[in-house]
Amino acid sequence: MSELLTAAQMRAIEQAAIESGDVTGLELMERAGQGVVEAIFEEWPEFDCVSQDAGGQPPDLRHISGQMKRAVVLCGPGNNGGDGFVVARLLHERGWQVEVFFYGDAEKLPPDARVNYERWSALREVMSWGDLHIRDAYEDDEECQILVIDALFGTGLTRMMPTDTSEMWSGFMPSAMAHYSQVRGADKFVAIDFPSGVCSDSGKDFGALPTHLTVTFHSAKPGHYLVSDGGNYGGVTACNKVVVKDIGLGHADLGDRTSREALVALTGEKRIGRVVASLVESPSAYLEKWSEEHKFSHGHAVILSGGPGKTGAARLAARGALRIGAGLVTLGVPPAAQQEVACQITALMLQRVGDAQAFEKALEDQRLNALCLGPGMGFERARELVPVALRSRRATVLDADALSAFSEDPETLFERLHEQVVLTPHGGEFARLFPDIAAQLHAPPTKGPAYSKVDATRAAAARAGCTVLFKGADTVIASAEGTCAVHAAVYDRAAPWLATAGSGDVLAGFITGLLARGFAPKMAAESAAWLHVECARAFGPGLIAEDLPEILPKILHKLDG
Ligand SMILES: NC(=O)C1=CN([C@@H]2O[C@H](COP(=O)(O)OP(=O)(O)OC[C@H]3O[C@@H](n4cnc5c(N)ncnc54)[C@H](O)[C@@H]3O)[C@@H](O)[C@H]2O)[C@@H](O)CC1
Ligand SMILES: Nc1ncnc2c1ncn2[C@@H]1O[C@H](COP(=O)(O)OP(=O)(O)O)[C@@H](O)[C@H]1O
Ligand SMILES: [K+]
Repeated sequence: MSELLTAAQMRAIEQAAIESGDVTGLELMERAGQGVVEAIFEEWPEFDCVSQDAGGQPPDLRHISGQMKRAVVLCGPGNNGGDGFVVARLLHERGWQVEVFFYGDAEKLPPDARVNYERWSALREVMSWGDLHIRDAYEDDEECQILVIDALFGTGLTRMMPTDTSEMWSGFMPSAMAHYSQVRGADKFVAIDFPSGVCSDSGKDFGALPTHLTVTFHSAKPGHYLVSDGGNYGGVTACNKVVVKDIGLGHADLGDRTSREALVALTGEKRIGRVVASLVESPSAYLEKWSEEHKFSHGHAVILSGGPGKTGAARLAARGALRIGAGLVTLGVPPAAQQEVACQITALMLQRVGDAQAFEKALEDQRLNALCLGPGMGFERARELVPVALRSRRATVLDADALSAFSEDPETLFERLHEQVVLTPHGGEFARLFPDIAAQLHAPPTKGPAYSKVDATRAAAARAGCTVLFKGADTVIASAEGTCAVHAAVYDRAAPWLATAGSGDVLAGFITGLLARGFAPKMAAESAAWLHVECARAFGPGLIAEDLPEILPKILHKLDG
């Protein structure tokens, strides 16, 4: 799993590496700059005059030949600006015509950034921010594409981007920004570490300058994978594409340790700060391990349905649980809906579960090892049956109505929850169960690092005492102990057509099926989220929820190798 490091953690790792004597800050900055230049040429090989196209022919240099290779580097007052000075120098050494505009006070630059400022000053002039309009000189040359490097602010952004109300920027910023957006269509924008104005820990929009390509170092940060819900741009929308470049900081040997332990070992307890989150990747390793260990016990899942006319959601979940490999799946239906469900199912089993008593009786069968309550269930039935499910201490998914039924008094739910439970709220359900946490999450940010969806999901999981999967294009999964993972259906894994009625029911079924197969709750939630998106991507646009379970075998076969 790749770790998503907060700004504080990244600084801690950098400091630890420098203190160990393995590397200097200046070397790290140089590697960061090299990484950016490499990423630019990988993204746009035509910018690299020494590269050849596949047929051995020189690339088309109409727009970028000779003296027309031009870059504008916008450098800020911290080490992000320092990286920018390195990029400027490296491009200059490759024959590019480079202009550097500096926002800040050279006397106050951090030491390594200052060295690179001086190095650039020895080559070319450092222009002040107010001179940014100098770019107008190129305006008559429409053939010219300019590469704009945003090195204003990176992980050190602590407040809203200066606006025209700010005394300091009032003279420069409006014209600079207007200009910036005018040329955007033609030019290529590259952000160093983050598009300036994106909060690295939360992805929140602090007045972001969106970009074409974002190049970050060592490890991605949560803000690269979270979707900001306020402002114009933030997180994923501003970054557009994220490339991670190794700068030789080494990777923590995770071994059997949690990533938190590994980070503590690397940097010391005090420096860790906020949570370590990881990025959910393919669950093939878990699935393989599982098939070795659980060959003979595939489990028996029970999905509770709603009444007549309300059974579709539970049937979708049940189909998902079955396809993901639960040995047996039973739909627990109220007697009045029995006929309706019986007409619709084949591989699934059916059991009458009319009330709490009937449910208790059914649960006397110890082979029933995973439960799912919520999809289409109705509030009244949820309020009656959820306590029974929780008393049984079975691995249980609570979704949809099983969450909203408790919005009046969430405490009555929380006091019954235990560590074998997974809650799967979407944004609305989350806000009903955790109104104060949701309010903190959605409050317009004033200073960085801002409260993030990672923070909110962890706080919810800690309060609930169980695993919480908070849905969205950026799904965050946290356990009660505080471990956390982000599963983002973004960039090359985008699947917007997954936002279709009933797809959440299938996800609940996938998680339940994996719980029946013996997966631990957080692992079940992570693997199910990954497979869910993979199914949507394999099907493509036009997807309806019914398609998700049906295409799953294809994905599982692929994982099998
Ligand atoms: N931590 C690491 O391991 C590495 C960091 N590097 C670079 O260093 C960057 C972080 O450097 P810094 O910590 O110096 O932070 P930044 O360079 O991102 O910004 C900090 C500076 O900006 C000012 N500032 C913050 N928000 C502002 C706002 N809204 N308006 C005006 N001024 C504002 C701060 O007062 C401070 O002077 C990274 O993003 C990355 O580009 C790289 O050199 C490679 C290694
Ligand atoms: N833009 C998006 N990209 C990818 N997945 C998304 C997006 N929006 C929502 N989803 C996913 O779609 C599912 C919708 O679930 P939910 O909101 O419960 O809907 P329903 O109740 O109709 O099933 C969730 O798994 C969520 O993570
Ligand atoms: K930047």
